[in-house]
Amino acid sequence: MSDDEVDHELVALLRAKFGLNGSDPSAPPETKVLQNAEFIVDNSTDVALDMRYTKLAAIAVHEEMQKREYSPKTWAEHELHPKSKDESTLNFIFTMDLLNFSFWSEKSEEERFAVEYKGKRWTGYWSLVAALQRALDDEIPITSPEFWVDEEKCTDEVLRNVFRSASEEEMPMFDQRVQCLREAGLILEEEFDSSVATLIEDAKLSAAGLVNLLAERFNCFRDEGTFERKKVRFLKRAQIFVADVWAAFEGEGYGEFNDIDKITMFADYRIPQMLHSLGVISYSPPLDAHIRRLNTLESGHTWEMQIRGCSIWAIELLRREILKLQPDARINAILIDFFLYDLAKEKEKAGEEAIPHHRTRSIWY
Ligand SMILES: Nc1nc2c(c(CN[C@H]3C=C[C@H](O)[C@@H]3O)cn2[C@@H]2O[C@H](COP(=O)(O)O)[C@@H](O)[C@H]2O)c(=O)[nH]1
Repeated sequence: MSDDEVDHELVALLRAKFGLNGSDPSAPPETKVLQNAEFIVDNSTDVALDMRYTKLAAIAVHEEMQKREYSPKTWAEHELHPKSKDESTLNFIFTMDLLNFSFWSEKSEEERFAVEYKGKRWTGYWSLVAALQRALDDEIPITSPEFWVDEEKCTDEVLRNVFRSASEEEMPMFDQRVQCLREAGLILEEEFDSSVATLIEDAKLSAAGLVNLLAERFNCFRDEGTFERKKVRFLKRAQIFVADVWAAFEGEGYGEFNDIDKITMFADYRIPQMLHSLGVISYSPPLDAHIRRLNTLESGHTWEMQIRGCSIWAIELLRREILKLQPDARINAILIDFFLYDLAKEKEKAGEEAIPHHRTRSIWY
């Protein structure tokens, strides 16, 4: 055996022994989300992708995104999103994406959890953004990591008040949200000088690296499942955090990443519903019936894995089809996803018929 072979043998042994993940440390970071999504698509029995509708949807989505001049700038145009390109906005986004999950309610529009802010009644994702803005207006430092770990100042009562509802229903999964804040505050304090900016710096301009860092260090960002006995990663809130920072800072400052196109669609409960309306994905009769009956879907259930994985891959196919239409289109999975979310909310507001979204209760999305 030559010296070189001995070295390889030795390195392989050392890696196996010390559990090194076998990846070459100099290789660029990968999240494996897209690769796992393709594996799910190839083994899905209850969710199918339709290429004809995907091609048609690509034309419609591309046209509408061009008409609206959809770009990272669109992010800050939303009434409630912070506009300043500074550390306070970075902290706002981190806080928001720590808690950006599971707003759906069994109650009616009138009775569901809602936040009153600036004379309007906000529900869903926007109820979270409104609650954070309202707290900041009330001089409560809700977006500061030191505050989350301060037992005296940041009591459960203070947090209940921050997320108080304008209806009878309190914020879904309130206790889990408090736990996310406390845990993240501790980890930021222990490892990142209580600074989100330090976390960003540690990722060294890599979006995928930042996603992996969040999944590695924070339990509440480690959004993974098992499908056909294989670990599959979705990392929805870790990815949407990176995407929100990239969009809010328009790819500069804290939002500068050299591999932002490695970020995939965010596997939530809204986009699959929109993809179904576009005919891009379809459900088997039992799954279709389950969803239309508004039955809950256990977190980790194979149907849930299939919906999430097929949706991620569907956006990738849409992206490829749009680039075939316009090779120089400044488009990525993030912007397609953001657009489809906003479109889904517009259609919901307009009362347009759509299959119900699936009902999984979890902190992952
Ligand atoms: N895939 C994807 N999921 C998204 C968003 C957003 C909002 N992003 C803003 C930032 C840029 C965009 O332009 C949006 O203005 C929230 N969600 C997820 O949806 C669910 C909330 O639904 P509902 O209860 O109906 O509000 C919940 O899981 C939440 O985490 C998105 O963009 N993509």
